[in-house]
Amino acid sequence: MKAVHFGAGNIGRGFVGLILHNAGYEVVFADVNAELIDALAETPSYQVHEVGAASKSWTVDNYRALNSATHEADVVAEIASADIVTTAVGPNILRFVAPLIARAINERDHALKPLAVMACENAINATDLLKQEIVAGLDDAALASIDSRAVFANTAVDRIVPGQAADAGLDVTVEDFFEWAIESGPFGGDVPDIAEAHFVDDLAPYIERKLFTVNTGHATTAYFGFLEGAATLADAMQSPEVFARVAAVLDETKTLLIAKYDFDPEAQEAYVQKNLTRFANPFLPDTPARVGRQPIRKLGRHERFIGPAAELSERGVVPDALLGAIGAALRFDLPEDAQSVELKELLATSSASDATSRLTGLEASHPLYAHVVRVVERVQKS
Ligand SMILES: NC(=O)C1=CN([C@@H]2O[C@H](COP(=O)(O)OP(=O)(O)OC[C@H]3O[C@@H](n4cnc5c(N)ncnc54)[C@H](O)[C@@H]3O)[C@@H](O)[C@H]2O)C=CC1
Ligand SMILES: O=P(O)(O)OC[C@H]1O[C@](O)(CO)[C@@H](O)[C@@H]1O
Repeated sequence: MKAVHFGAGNIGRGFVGLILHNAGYEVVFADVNAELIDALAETPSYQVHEVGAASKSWTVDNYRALNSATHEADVVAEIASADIVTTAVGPNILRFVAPLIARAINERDHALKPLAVMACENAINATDLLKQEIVAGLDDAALASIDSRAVFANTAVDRIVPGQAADAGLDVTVEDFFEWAIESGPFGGDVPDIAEAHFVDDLAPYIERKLFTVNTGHATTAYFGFLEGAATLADAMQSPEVFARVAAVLDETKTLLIAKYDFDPEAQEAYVQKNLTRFANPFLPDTPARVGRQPIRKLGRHERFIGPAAELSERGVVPDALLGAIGAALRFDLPEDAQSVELKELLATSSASDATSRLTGLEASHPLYAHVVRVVERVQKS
């Protein structure tokens, strides 16, 4: 069995690559980072160190590595004969990897089982997004027979993998928790053989529970931690003020998730508590800069803050804690983060209502809109 995985970074090596390796796949990593790909190509194995209450190390081998910027044709040929193609490159990068997958589907031998295409990004229905871009690159024959050539399944990936120490080489330190939920419907009963993945009929509750708990809570910790000058997420969680902010935000998203998906309140509360512990993991050297990266993306309409806040306000609830976190996100001022710089410029040069519309995509008539405008105004005056 063979899987091609785009993005040999933190989640690529420390999660998707590991799980596919453990499931018996030969993994072909494809990445545009020449130094990383050369190192992988020259090194027969790397280690994944799980840290937390239960620490353990894994050896990943049986992989190859290709530079997808300089060896496009080779990557296309690998995908054309693979069982699975996955990505962990960031939602904004999917459009750059899609043309290679499209070319591979065009070339794919009809006798092969359909290629399983799964984007593993922090975004709702990222595979649908990837599929749209792939379809644009298909020839007429592939378009006409797409169902026999490829299966597109959305997934929810959950594992905290921080930036790695400069001397770590290819080894990756990760938290000891993980969950990979994949929608089963598109496979029509013939799901890929990935023992540690969890195939579900309806992914929406899983992905929203994950995004609006793990990612909302983690980003809230990052933005308030950043304002307090915390060096790590674990340090931020030691601050009673930051902890209270994060707990309040997760209380709001818990209310929404229970109302929307009829989750058992006790189970959801246990999930919240589990995540508060994960954010405070003292063994993970994770930083507000990494977890808060790309604040404009994170303030998007269906993302971790505006997504749940909009739905709560549509249900008549004013999401005060989420609005507080949105205010903290707007204050994320990090010169090395291009979106942070862009955000600062936008706030300095636009009216509060223009900035709200451009950042959040909310209509002025939406019940959340005026609340966000007030938050933006406060940040602009501060
Ligand atoms: N790190 C984490 O804890 C988690 C990350 N994710 C998601 O996984 C995705 C990747 O995140 P990380 O691994 O943390 O980032 P990362 O920056 O460590 O890895 C991304 C990799 O993609 C590569 N890349 C960029 N453009 C590319 C292209 N055009 N073709 C091929 N490769 C390309 C980069 O060179 C890099 O090696 C993101 O969508 C993130 O939201 C999801 C859950 C947890
Ligand atoms: O990867 P994003 O979407 O920038 O979000 C930041 C972080 O969120 C987490 O998935 C969980 O909080 C991280 O580990 C991840 O990289």
